[in-house]
Amino acid sequence: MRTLIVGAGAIGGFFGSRLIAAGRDVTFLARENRAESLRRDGLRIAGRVPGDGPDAVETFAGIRAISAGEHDSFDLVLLAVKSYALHGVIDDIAPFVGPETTVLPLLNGLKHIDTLKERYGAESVIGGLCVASSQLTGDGTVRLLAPGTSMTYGELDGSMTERIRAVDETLRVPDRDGAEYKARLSEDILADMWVKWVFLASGGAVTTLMGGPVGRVAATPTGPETARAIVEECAAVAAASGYPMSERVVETATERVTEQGSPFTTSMYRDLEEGRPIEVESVIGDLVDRGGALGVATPLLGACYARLCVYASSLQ
Ligand SMILES: NC(=O)C1=CN([C@@H]2O[C@H](COP(=O)(O)OP(=O)(O)OC[C@H]3O[C@@H](n4cnc5c(N)ncnc54)[C@H](OP(=O)(O)O)[C@@H]3O)[C@@H](O)[C@H]2O)C=CC1
Ligand SMILES: CC(C)(CO)C(=O)C(=O)O
Repeated sequence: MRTLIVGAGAIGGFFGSRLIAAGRDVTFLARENRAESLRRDGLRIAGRVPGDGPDAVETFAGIRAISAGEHDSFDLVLLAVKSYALHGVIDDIAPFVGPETTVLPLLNGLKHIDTLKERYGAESVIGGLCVASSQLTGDGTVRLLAPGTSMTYGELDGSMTERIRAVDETLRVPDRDGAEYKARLSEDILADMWVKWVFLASGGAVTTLMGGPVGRVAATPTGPETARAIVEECAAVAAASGYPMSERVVETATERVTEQGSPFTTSMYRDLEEGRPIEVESVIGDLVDRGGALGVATPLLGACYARLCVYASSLQ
Protein backbone atom coordinates (compact mmCIF):
# COMPACT_ATOMS: atom_id res chain seq x y z
CA MET A 1 0.00 0.00 0.00
CA ARG A 2 1.67 3.27 -1.12
CA THR A 3 1.47 5.55 1.92
CA LEU A 4 1.93 9.32 2.03
CA ILE A 5 2.57 10.77 5.48
CA VAL A 6 1.64 14.44 5.54
CA GLY A 7 3.76 16.23 8.15
CA ALA A 8 7.10 14.79 9.21
CA GLY A 9 6.94 16.09 12.77
CA ALA A 10 6.57 14.40 16.16
CA ILE A 11 3.76 12.06 15.08
CA GLY A 12 4.31 11.71 11.33
CA GLY A 13 8.04 11.21 11.85
CA PHE A 14 7.61 8.69 14.65
CA PHE A 15 4.91 6.50 13.06
CA GLY A 16 6.55 6.91 9.65
CA SER A 17 9.80 5.55 11.05
CA ARG A 18 8.02 2.47 12.36
CA LEU A 19 6.37 1.82 9.01
CA ILE A 20 9.70 2.23 7.23
CA ALA A 21 11.36 -0.13 9.75
CA ALA A 22 8.66 -2.67 8.86
CA GLY A 23 9.45 -2.30 5.15
CA ARG A 24 6.32 -0.39 4.15
CA ASP A 25 6.26 1.91 1.13
CA VAL A 26 6.37 5.35 2.76
CA THR A 27 6.76 8.87 1.33
CA PHE A 28 6.61 12.08 3.38
CA LEU A 29 4.96 15.29 2.26
CA ALA A 30 6.89 18.04 3.99
CA ARG A 31 7.70 21.67 3.41
CA GLU A 32 10.80 22.28 1.31
CA ASN A 33 13.36 22.68 4.15
CA ARG A 34 12.18 19.62 6.06
CA ALA A 35 11.88 17.54 2.86
CA GLU A 36 15.42 18.44 1.89
CA SER A 37 16.85 17.63 5.33
CA LEU A 38 15.00 14.28 5.36
CA ARG A 39 16.47 13.37 1.98
CA ARG A 40 19.93 14.59 2.94
CA ASP A 41 20.29 13.59 6.61
CA GLY A 42 17.65 10.89 6.94
CA LEU A 43 14.91 10.57 9.56
CA ARG A 44 16.25 10.47 13.12
CA ILE A 45 14.32 8.97 16.02
CA ALA A 46 15.48 9.12 19.64
CA GLY A 47 14.18 7.53 22.83
CA ARG A 48 12.01 4.84 21.29
CA VAL A 49 13.43 1.91 23.19
CA PRO A 50 13.13 2.56 26.95
CA GLY A 51 16.50 2.22 28.65
CA ASP A 52 18.48 3.38 25.62
CA GLY A 53 20.57 6.40 26.55
CA PRO A 54 19.34 9.88 25.60
CA ASP A 55 21.89 10.01 22.80
CA ALA A 56 20.82 6.75 21.16
CA VAL A 57 19.43 7.85 17.81
CA GLU A 58 18.12 5.55 15.11
CA THR A 59 18.62 7.01 11.62
CA PHE A 60 16.65 5.97 8.56
CA ALA A 61 18.42 6.85 5.32
CA GLY A 62 17.01 6.96 1.79
CA ILE A 63 13.85 8.79 2.86
CA ARG A 64 11.41 9.68 0.10
CA ALA A 65 10.19 13.20 0.81
CA ILE A 66 8.20 15.38 -1.56
CA SER A 67 6.69 18.84 -1.31
CA ALA A 68 3.45 20.47 -2.41
CA GLY A 69 3.19 20.90 -6.16
CA GLU A 70 4.60 17.48 -7.03
CA HIS A 71 2.40 14.73 -8.43
CA ASP A 72 2.11 11.09 -7.43
CA SER A 73 -0.60 8.64 -6.43
CA PHE A 74 -1.08 6.98 -3.05
CA ASP A 75 -3.38 4.39 -1.55
CA LEU A 76 -3.24 5.81 1.95
CA VAL A 77 -2.72 9.40 3.08
CA LEU A 78 -1.88 9.62 6.76
CA LEU A 79 -2.39 13.16 8.03
CA ALA A 80 -0.10 14.22 10.85
CA VAL A 81 -0.12 18.01 10.94
CA LYS A 82 -1.35 20.24 13.74
CA SER A 83 -5.03 21.19 13.42
CA TYR A 84 -4.14 24.84 12.80
CA ALA A 85 -2.07 23.74 9.78
CA LEU A 86 -4.89 21.70 8.23
CA HIS A 87 -6.32 24.56 6.18
CA GLY A 88 -2.85 25.08 4.67
CA VAL A 89 -2.39 21.45 3.76
CA ILE A 90 -5.88 20.43 2.67
CA ASP A 91 -5.49 21.68 -0.90
CA ASP A 92 -1.82 20.64 -1.10
CA ILE A 93 -2.80 17.00 -0.81
CA ALA A 94 -5.43 17.17 -3.59
CA PRO A 95 -3.01 15.88 -6.27
CA PHE A 96 -2.33 12.81 -4.12
CA VAL A 97 -5.92 11.91 -3.24
CA GLY A 98 -7.50 9.92 -6.06
CA PRO A 99 -10.87 8.13 -6.07
CA GLU A 100 -9.32 5.04 -4.45
CA THR A 101 -7.24 6.88 -1.84
CA THR A 102 -8.04 6.52 1.87
CA VAL A 103 -7.38 9.55 4.09
CA LEU A 104 -6.53 8.71 7.71
CA PRO A 105 -6.09 11.73 10.03
CA LEU A 106 -4.26 11.30 13.35
CA LEU A 107 -5.04 14.78 14.64
CA ASN A 108 -6.41 15.31 18.12
CA GLY A 109 -10.07 16.38 18.44
CA LEU A 110 -12.87 15.71 15.94
CA LYS A 111 -13.42 18.92 14.01
CA HIS A 112 -11.10 17.89 11.18
CA ILE A 113 -13.27 14.91 10.26
CA ASP A 114 -16.05 17.15 8.88
CA THR A 115 -13.51 19.42 7.17
CA LEU A 116 -11.94 16.45 5.39
CA LYS A 117 -15.29 14.87 4.48
CA GLU A 118 -16.44 18.16 2.94
CA ARG A 119 -13.28 18.47 0.86
CA TYR A 120 -12.64 14.87 -0.18
CA GLY A 121 -16.03 13.18 0.21
CA ALA A 122 -17.23 11.06 3.13
CA GLU A 123 -16.15 7.84 1.43
CA SER A 124 -12.46 8.90 1.31
CA VAL A 125 -12.10 9.56 5.03
CA ILE A 126 -11.64 7.08 7.86
CA GLY A 127 -11.21 7.83 11.56
CA GLY A 128 -8.03 7.56 13.55
CA LEU A 129 -6.16 8.53 16.66
CA CYS A 130 -2.77 7.94 18.12
CA VAL A 131 -1.18 7.87 21.54
CA ALA A 132 2.42 8.96 21.85
CA SER A 133 4.41 11.51 23.71
CA SER A 134 6.85 12.83 21.18
CA GLN A 135 8.43 16.01 20.02
CA LEU A 136 10.28 17.33 16.99
CA THR A 137 13.47 18.90 18.29
CA GLY A 138 15.33 21.88 16.84
CA ASP A 139 17.78 19.70 14.91
CA GLY A 140 14.98 17.73 13.20
CA THR A 141 15.21 14.65 15.44
CA VAL A 142 11.91 13.15 16.61
CA ARG A 143 12.24 12.38 20.31
CA LEU A 144 9.93 10.01 22.13
CA LEU A 145 9.44 11.41 25.65
CA ALA A 146 7.68 8.41 27.22
CA PRO A 147 7.05 4.76 26.35
CA GLY A 148 3.63 3.47 25.29
CA THR A 149 2.58 4.26 21.74
CA SER A 150 -0.43 3.17 19.75
CA MET A 151 -2.53 3.91 16.68
CA THR A 152 -6.25 3.15 16.33
CA TYR A 153 -8.24 3.48 13.11
CA GLY A 154 -11.52 2.36 11.61
CA GLU A 155 -14.26 3.13 9.12
CA LEU A 156 -16.41 6.00 10.41
CA ASP A 157 -19.50 3.78 10.25
CA GLY A 158 -17.68 0.90 11.94
CA SER A 159 -17.94 -1.49 9.01
CA MET A 160 -15.20 -4.03 8.31
CA THR A 161 -14.55 -3.21 4.67
CA GLU A 162 -11.92 -4.67 2.42
CA ARG A 163 -10.03 -1.36 2.41
CA ILE A 164 -9.94 -1.03 6.21
CA ARG A 165 -8.50 -4.54 6.41
CA ALA A 166 -5.85 -3.52 3.85
CA VAL A 167 -5.09 -0.39 5.89
CA ASP A 168 -4.85 -2.56 9.01
CA GLU A 169 -2.43 -4.91 7.31
CA THR A 170 -0.20 -1.98 6.39
CA LEU A 171 -0.32 -0.28 9.79
CA ARG A 172 -0.02 -3.42 11.92
CA VAL A 173 3.75 -3.67 12.14
CA PRO A 174 5.61 -6.62 13.64
CA ASP A 175 6.89 -6.09 17.19
CA ARG A 176 10.50 -7.26 16.93
CA ASP A 177 11.93 -5.58 20.03
CA GLY A 178 8.96 -5.31 22.40
CA ALA A 179 8.87 -1.52 21.97
CA GLU A 180 6.73 -1.28 18.85
CA TYR A 181 3.52 0.75 18.72
CA LYS A 182 0.27 -1.14 19.14
CA ALA A 183 -2.10 -1.02 16.18
CA ARG A 184 -5.84 -1.50 16.66
CA LEU A 185 -8.64 -1.77 14.14
CA SER A 186 -11.71 -0.25 15.79
CA GLU A 187 -15.35 -1.06 15.18
CA ASP A 188 -16.37 2.27 16.75
CA ILE A 189 -13.68 4.76 15.93
CA LEU A 190 -15.83 7.83 16.63
CA ALA A 191 -16.46 6.62 20.18
CA ASP A 192 -12.72 5.93 20.55
CA MET A 193 -11.90 9.41 19.26
CA TRP A 194 -14.30 10.91 21.81
CA VAL A 195 -12.64 8.94 24.62
CA LYS A 196 -9.25 10.18 23.52
CA TRP A 197 -10.57 13.75 23.20
CA VAL A 198 -12.03 13.71 26.73
CA PHE A 199 -8.73 12.39 28.06
CA LEU A 200 -6.57 14.76 26.05
CA ALA A 201 -8.71 17.86 26.64
CA SER A 202 -8.80 17.09 30.38
CA GLY A 203 -5.02 16.76 30.54
CA GLY A 204 -4.55 19.75 28.24
CA ALA A 205 -6.91 21.97 30.23
CA VAL A 206 -5.53 20.97 33.65
CA THR A 207 -1.92 21.56 32.68
CA THR A 208 -2.35 24.71 30.58
CA LEU A 209 -4.93 26.41 32.81
CA MET A 210 -2.99 25.75 36.01
CA GLY A 211 0.41 26.09 34.33
CA GLY A 212 2.29 22.94 35.27
CA PRO A 213 2.53 19.18 34.88
CA VAL A 214 -0.18 17.13 36.63
CA GLY A 215 1.92 16.41 39.74
CA ARG A 216 2.50 20.10 40.43
CA VAL A 217 -1.20 20.85 40.03
CA ALA A 218 -2.12 17.87 42.23
CA ALA A 219 0.14 19.19 45.00
CA THR A 220 -1.92 22.38 45.39
CA PRO A 221 -4.90 22.56 47.78
CA THR A 222 -7.49 23.10 45.02
CA GLY A 223 -5.75 21.41 42.07
CA PRO A 224 -7.28 17.93 42.38
CA GLU A 225 -10.88 19.13 42.75
CA THR A 226 -10.45 21.53 39.82
CA ALA A 227 -8.96 18.73 37.71
CA ARG A 228 -11.87 16.43 38.60
CA ALA A 229 -14.36 19.12 37.61
CA ILE A 230 -12.58 19.60 34.26
CA VAL A 231 -12.89 15.87 33.48
CA GLU A 232 -16.60 16.06 34.39
CA GLU A 233 -17.14 19.00 32.02
CA CYS A 234 -15.40 17.19 29.13
CA ALA A 235 -17.37 14.00 29.82
CA ALA A 236 -20.66 15.95 30.02
CA VAL A 237 -20.10 17.46 26.57
CA ALA A 238 -19.26 14.01 25.18
CA ALA A 239 -22.42 12.52 26.74
CA ALA A 240 -24.63 15.32 25.39
CA SER A 241 -23.08 14.72 21.96
CA GLY A 242 -24.20 11.09 22.07
CA TYR A 243 -20.95 9.59 23.38
CA PRO A 244 -21.37 8.90 27.11
CA MET A 245 -18.11 7.94 28.78
CA SER A 246 -18.06 4.74 30.85
CA GLU A 247 -17.33 5.01 34.56
CA ARG A 248 -13.97 3.40 33.90
CA VAL A 249 -12.97 6.02 31.33
CA VAL A 250 -13.94 8.86 33.67
CA GLU A 251 -12.09 7.22 36.57
CA THR A 252 -8.96 6.62 34.47
CA ALA A 253 -8.96 10.19 33.13
CA THR A 254 -9.51 11.55 36.65
CA GLU A 255 -6.70 9.45 38.09
CA ARG A 256 -4.38 10.59 35.30
CA VAL A 257 -5.01 14.30 35.96
CA THR A 258 -4.94 14.13 39.77
CA GLU A 259 -1.95 11.83 40.30
CA GLN A 260 0.49 13.07 42.93
CA GLY A 261 4.02 13.52 41.58
CA SER A 262 3.02 12.81 37.99
CA PRO A 263 5.13 14.43 35.26
CA PHE A 264 2.23 14.02 32.80
CA THR A 265 1.72 16.84 30.29
CA THR A 266 0.23 16.97 26.80
CA SER A 267 1.60 18.12 23.46
CA MET A 268 -0.46 21.32 23.85
CA TYR A 269 1.17 22.10 27.20
CA ARG A 270 4.64 21.48 25.74
CA ASP A 271 3.86 23.74 22.76
CA LEU A 272 2.63 26.48 25.08
CA GLU A 273 5.67 26.20 27.34
CA GLU A 274 7.97 26.58 24.34
CA GLY A 275 6.10 29.52 22.84
CA ARG A 276 4.78 27.64 19.82
CA PRO A 277 1.28 27.86 18.29
CA ILE A 278 -1.29 25.65 20.01
CA GLU A 279 -4.35 23.67 18.91
CA VAL A 280 -6.68 25.74 21.07
CA GLU A 281 -9.70 25.67 18.76
CA SER A 282 -9.77 21.95 18.03
CA VAL A 283 -8.86 20.69 21.52
CA ILE A 284 -10.64 23.15 23.85
CA GLY A 285 -12.66 25.68 21.80
CA ASP A 286 -14.63 23.00 19.95
CA LEU A 287 -15.66 21.37 23.26
CA VAL A 288 -16.79 24.75 24.63
CA ASP A 289 -18.76 25.40 21.41
CA ARG A 290 -20.41 21.99 21.45
CA GLY A 291 -21.23 22.36 25.15
CA GLY A 292 -22.77 25.79 24.47
CA ALA A 293 -24.91 24.44 21.63
CA LEU A 294 -26.10 21.51 23.76
CA GLY A 295 -26.77 23.45 26.96
CA VAL A 296 -23.85 21.94 28.88
CA ALA A 297 -22.12 24.38 31.23
CA THR A 298 -18.33 24.41 30.81
CA PRO A 299 -17.03 27.20 33.06
CA LEU A 300 -13.56 25.71 33.59
CA LEU A 301 -13.09 24.81 29.94
CA GLY A 302 -14.32 28.34 29.14
CA ALA A 303 -11.69 29.82 31.46
CA CYS A 304 -9.03 27.62 29.89
CA TYR A 305 -10.19 28.63 26.40
CA ALA A 306 -9.91 32.33 27.31
CA ARG A 307 -6.43 31.80 28.78
CA LEU A 308 -5.27 29.96 25.66
CA CYS A 309 -6.82 32.52 23.29
CA VAL A 310 -4.91 35.26 25.13
CA TYR A 311 -1.72 33.22 24.69
CA ALA A 312 -2.50 32.58 20.99
CA SER A 313 -3.14 36.27 20.34
CA SER A 314 0.17 37.15 21.99
CA LEU A 315 1.95 35.10 19.31
CA GLN A 316 0.53 37.18 16.44
N1 LIG B 1 3.26 15.19 19.73
C1 LIG B 1 2.51 14.37 20.45
O1 LIG B 1 2.97 13.84 21.47
C2 LIG B 1 1.11 14.04 20.02
C3 LIG B 1 0.47 14.75 19.01
N2 LIG B 1 -0.78 14.36 18.62
C4 LIG B 1 -1.49 15.09 17.57
O2 LIG B 1 -0.89 14.79 16.31
C5 LIG B 1 -1.06 15.89 15.42
C6 LIG B 1 0.31 16.25 14.85
O3 LIG B 1 1.07 16.79 15.93
P1 LIG B 1 2.66 16.76 16.02
O4 LIG B 1 3.22 15.70 15.19
O5 LIG B 1 2.99 16.82 17.47
O6 LIG B 1 3.00 18.17 15.36
P2 LIG B 1 4.43 18.70 14.87
O7 LIG B 1 4.34 20.17 14.88
O8 LIG B 1 5.53 18.03 15.59
O9 LIG B 1 4.49 18.17 13.38
C7 LIG B 1 3.65 18.63 12.40
C8 LIG B 1 4.46 18.71 11.13
O10 LIG B 1 3.56 19.14 10.11
C9 LIG B 1 4.30 19.92 9.24
N3 LIG B 1 3.47 20.77 8.40
C10 LIG B 1 2.72 21.82 8.76
N4 LIG B 1 2.15 22.37 7.67
C11 LIG B 1 2.55 21.63 6.62
C12 LIG B 1 2.32 21.72 5.22
N5 LIG B 1 1.53 22.66 4.69
N6 LIG B 1 2.93 20.80 4.42
C13 LIG B 1 3.71 19.84 4.93
N7 LIG B 1 3.99 19.72 6.26
C14 LIG B 1 3.41 20.61 7.08
C15 LIG B 1 5.19 20.76 10.13
O11 LIG B 1 6.25 21.17 9.34
P3 LIG B 1 7.17 22.45 9.61
O12 LIG B 1 8.24 21.89 10.49
O13 LIG B 1 7.61 22.82 8.24
O14 LIG B 1 6.31 23.48 10.31
C16 LIG B 1 5.58 19.75 11.20
O15 LIG B 1 6.80 19.12 10.90
C17 LIG B 1 -1.70 17.01 16.24
O16 LIG B 1 -3.09 17.06 16.02
C18 LIG B 1 -1.41 16.60 17.69
O17 LIG B 1 -2.36 17.08 18.61
C19 LIG B 1 -1.40 13.26 19.12
C20 LIG B 1 -0.78 12.50 20.09
C21 LIG B 1 0.46 12.89 20.68
C1 LIG C 1 -3.00 11.67 24.87
C2 LIG C 1 -1.71 12.41 24.67
C3 LIG C 1 -1.39 13.14 25.94
C4 LIG C 1 -0.64 11.37 24.37
O1 LIG C 1 -0.89 10.77 23.16
C5 LIG C 1 -1.81 13.33 23.49
O2 LIG C 1 -2.52 13.02 22.56
C6 LIG C 1 -1.05 14.59 23.34
O3 LIG C 1 -0.13 14.85 24.12
O4 LIG C 1 -1.36 15.34 22.40
